Amino acid sequence: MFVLRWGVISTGHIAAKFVRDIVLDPKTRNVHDVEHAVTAVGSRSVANAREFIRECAGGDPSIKAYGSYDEVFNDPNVDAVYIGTPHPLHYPNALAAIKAKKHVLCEKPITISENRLKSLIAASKAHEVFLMEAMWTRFLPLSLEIKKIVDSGELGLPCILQADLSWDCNVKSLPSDHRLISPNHAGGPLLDLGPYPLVWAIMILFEHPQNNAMPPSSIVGSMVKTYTGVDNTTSFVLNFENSPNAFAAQAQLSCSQTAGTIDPGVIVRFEKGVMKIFAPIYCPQSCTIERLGPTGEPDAELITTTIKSVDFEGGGWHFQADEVARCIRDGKLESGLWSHEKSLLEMRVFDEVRRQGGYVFPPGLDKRSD
Ligand SMILES: NC(=O)C1=CN([C@@H]2O[C@H](COP(=O)(O)OP(=O)(O)OC[C@H]3O[C@@H](n4cnc5c(N)ncnc54)[C@H](OP(=O)(O)O)[C@@H]3O)[C@@H](O)[C@H]2O)C=CC1
Ligand SMILES: O=C1OC[C@@H](O)[C@H](O)[C@H]1O
Repeated sequence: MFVLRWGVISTGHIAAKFVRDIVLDPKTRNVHDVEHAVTAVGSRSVANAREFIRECAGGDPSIKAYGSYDEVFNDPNVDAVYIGTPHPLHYPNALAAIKAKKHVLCEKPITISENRLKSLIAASKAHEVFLMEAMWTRFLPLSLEIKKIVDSGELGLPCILQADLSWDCNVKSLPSDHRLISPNHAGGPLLDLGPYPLVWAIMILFEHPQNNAMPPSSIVGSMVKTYTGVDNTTSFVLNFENSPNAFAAQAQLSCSQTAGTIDPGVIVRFEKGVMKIFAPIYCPQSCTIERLGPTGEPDAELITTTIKSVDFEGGGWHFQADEVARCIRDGKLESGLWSHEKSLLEMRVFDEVRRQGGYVFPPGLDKRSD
C-alpha cells in the first residue's frame, strides 16, 4: 500500500472539502492501492490551522499545525502539497513548494496566465517533482465512464458541445475585495467557473482519439463586466476545424456569476445521438444518451439511456488525490489524465478570451513571485 503524506496550505472553503475527502477510507470508493495521510496544515494563522485540523480531520494530534506556508514546505514528513489559496497566489505558492522539492496539487485555475504556467512547469521538471492542477471533474467515475462511451465511437463523432456553469453570487452584496469580484484576486467567472465548461470540451473534443491532440484552430470570447472591472458573464467558442488529422467540431461555452446555471449543463450533439450531462457539471450525478431507434431514420423514436454516478463517500475531491498518489508512486512528473498540456491549453484559452474581452489584470498581478 502506497501512502502519500500531504501538507495542506490554506484553511478556506475548498481546502476543507479536500481534506474531509482525503481522510476518508479509500475503500469506501473502491480504491485499494493508495492511501492518504495529512501530516501538516499551514495557515497565515496557527490558530486557524489548529481549528481546521479539529474540524476537518477530527483533531488528529499527529497533524502539525503551522502559522506559515513555508513551514509546510520545509516539513520532511510532507511529500506533496495541496494549494487552496486564491488564484494569483497559486503561482508563488506552488513555486515555493516545488523549490522545497515537494510534489504539488494546485487548485484551479493553476495559474492566471499561460506564461506563469510555463515557468511553473519548467520549475517542476528542473526539481523533478510532480505538478498537477486540481481539475477534479476529470477524475470522477462518471466522467471516466462518459469518456469511454465518447471514445468508443458508438455515437459517431461529436459535432457541437455546449456547456455552462453559472450561479448568482449576488455580486452587489460582496465586498469589492472578495476573491470572486476583485481584480486583485483575478476575480470573475472566467477563471473561477470557466475551467468546468472547458474541462468537458477538452475531455470530449480535444482528447478525442480522432482529434489527434489538435488544439482549437480559433478561440472567440466575449465578456460583460461587473462594476469592479472583472467579467460578470462570459461566452467563449472553441473551433476544432476539419483537417486531414482531425474532425470538425465546435465548443460553445459560458459562465456567469450573475444568474443560475442551465440544466443539462453540458449537451453534446454527436453524429448518431445526443448526450446530456446534468448540473452541477463539476460533479454531475447523471447523464442521458438519446440515440435514434433501430431504423436510424431522423424521425425514428429516440431510445434514451441513463447513466448514474456510482455511490461513494465524500464529495468527489479525493479521486484526483488518488491519481496524484498513483503518479508519485510510479515516479511520474505529470498525470496523463490531466496533463501539463491540458492545463496549458486552458490557460491559453483564458488569456485569449480575456484579451478579446478587454479584461486586463492589475499591473504586476501575473508577475507576483512573493
Ligand atoms: N475545486 C473546487 O471545487 C473549488 C476550487 N476552488 C478554488 O480554490 C481557490 C480558493 O477558493 P476558496 O476556497 O473558495 O477561497 P477561500 O477564500 O474560502 O479560501 C482561501 C484561503 O486562502 C488563504 N489565503 C492566503 N492569502 C490570502 C489572501 N490574500 N486572501 C484570502 N485568502 C488568502 C486563506 O487561508 P489561511 O488564512 O489559512 O492562510 C483562505 O482561507 C480558488 O483558486 C478557487 O478557484 C474554490 C472552490 C471550489
Ligand atoms: O471550483 C468552483 O466550483 C464551484 C463554485 O462554487 C466555486 O466558486 C468554484 O471556485
